[in-house]
Amino acid sequence: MKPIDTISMELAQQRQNSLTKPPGSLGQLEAIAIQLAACQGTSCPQIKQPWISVFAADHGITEEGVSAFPAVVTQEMVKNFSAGGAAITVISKQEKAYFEVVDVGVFNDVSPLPNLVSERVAPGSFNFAQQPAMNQTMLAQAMQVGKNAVARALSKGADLFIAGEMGIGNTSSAAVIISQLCQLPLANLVGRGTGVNDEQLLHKYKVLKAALNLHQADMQTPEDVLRCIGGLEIAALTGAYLECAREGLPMVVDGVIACAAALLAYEMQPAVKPWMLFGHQSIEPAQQAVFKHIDVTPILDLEMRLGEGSGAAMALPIIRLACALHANMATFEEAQVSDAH
Ligand SMILES: O=C(O)c1ccc[n+]([C@@H]2O[C@H](COP(=O)([O-])O)[C@@H](O)[C@H]2O)c1
Ligand SMILES: Cc1cc2nc[nH]c2cc1C
Repeated sequence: MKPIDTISMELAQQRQNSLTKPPGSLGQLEAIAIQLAACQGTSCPQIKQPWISVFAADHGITEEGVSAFPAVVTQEMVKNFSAGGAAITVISKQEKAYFEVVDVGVFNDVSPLPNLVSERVAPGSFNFAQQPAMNQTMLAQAMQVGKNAVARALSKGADLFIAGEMGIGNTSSAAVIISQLCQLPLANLVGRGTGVNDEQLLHKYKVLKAALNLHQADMQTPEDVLRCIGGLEIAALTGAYLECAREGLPMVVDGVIACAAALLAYEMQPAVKPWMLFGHQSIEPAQQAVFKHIDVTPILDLEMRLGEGSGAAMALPIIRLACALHANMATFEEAQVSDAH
């Protein structure tokens, strides 16, 4: 992992303290500017070109009836991303971010389509209620798909990376991964995902609890957890996050599924943390366990639960404003404002 620049970080902290405001009064906006200064190796960071890759894959666990929506929605939404009709594509146009959707393994191949990168590892992951979600080869290939996206982002000059995901059933994987890695009871972490009712939620919990028990003995390392519980897009996100930190590209993490991948990357390489911003707090309960475990604060809380990278992308204007304030506010000296006693 690339080390952050602690000198730029210190200079940015000093600059924040010299600006015409009581120190700390811009709250988390100050922390965002200081963190990006440390990542970019400059006392005045800037986001000129954000990049968004949405990783899509299907999940064998959908056979168990754990989602409110049918699995076919994953591939239908891939077409919608390609056509520009999804929430994340609207945000990315508005924010002038590069956008691509990456097929890591939806059930049916929908390529070729505009803005679609086809890097299919398998037609979906296996049903982890019955067997490991992936074998070693699938795991390695799916993580490489994420790394490839970071390479494309860097080749286009991107300075901020957002990974989104699309996969009906993936809140099931996220809840189990987070339960296992945080060593917290699954019962408090299973959420409604796309919107299951009370009865379906209880069924989802029972299926996932049995699956957790099935794989428990085989999950010794974070790699084991990822292979056993999946899915392909979560592996791609994990690979992308590790690669961002290796290359020194700051990233904004999205909702509960992205946070499961961020947690996996953190457990594999804790030095990824200073490269990560957390865009928003989702409704899904498991995400807060990740924030607590890694000890981070999300930027926004808009009660979103969409995924696609949408909550991370919504934080872009705030991140850009944090940089603009940092760069353009006057200092006490410049504005001849009296400093604290
Ligand atoms: O990002 C989140 O926190 C989030 C919360 C709930 C649902 N989602 C999205 O909804 C899908 C998974 O929901 P489910 O119910 O099918 O497991 C998947 O495509 C995610 O992008 C995403
Ligand atoms: C329509 C729809 C859009 C989504 N985007 C991310 N997850 C989703 C799930 C559904 C059901």
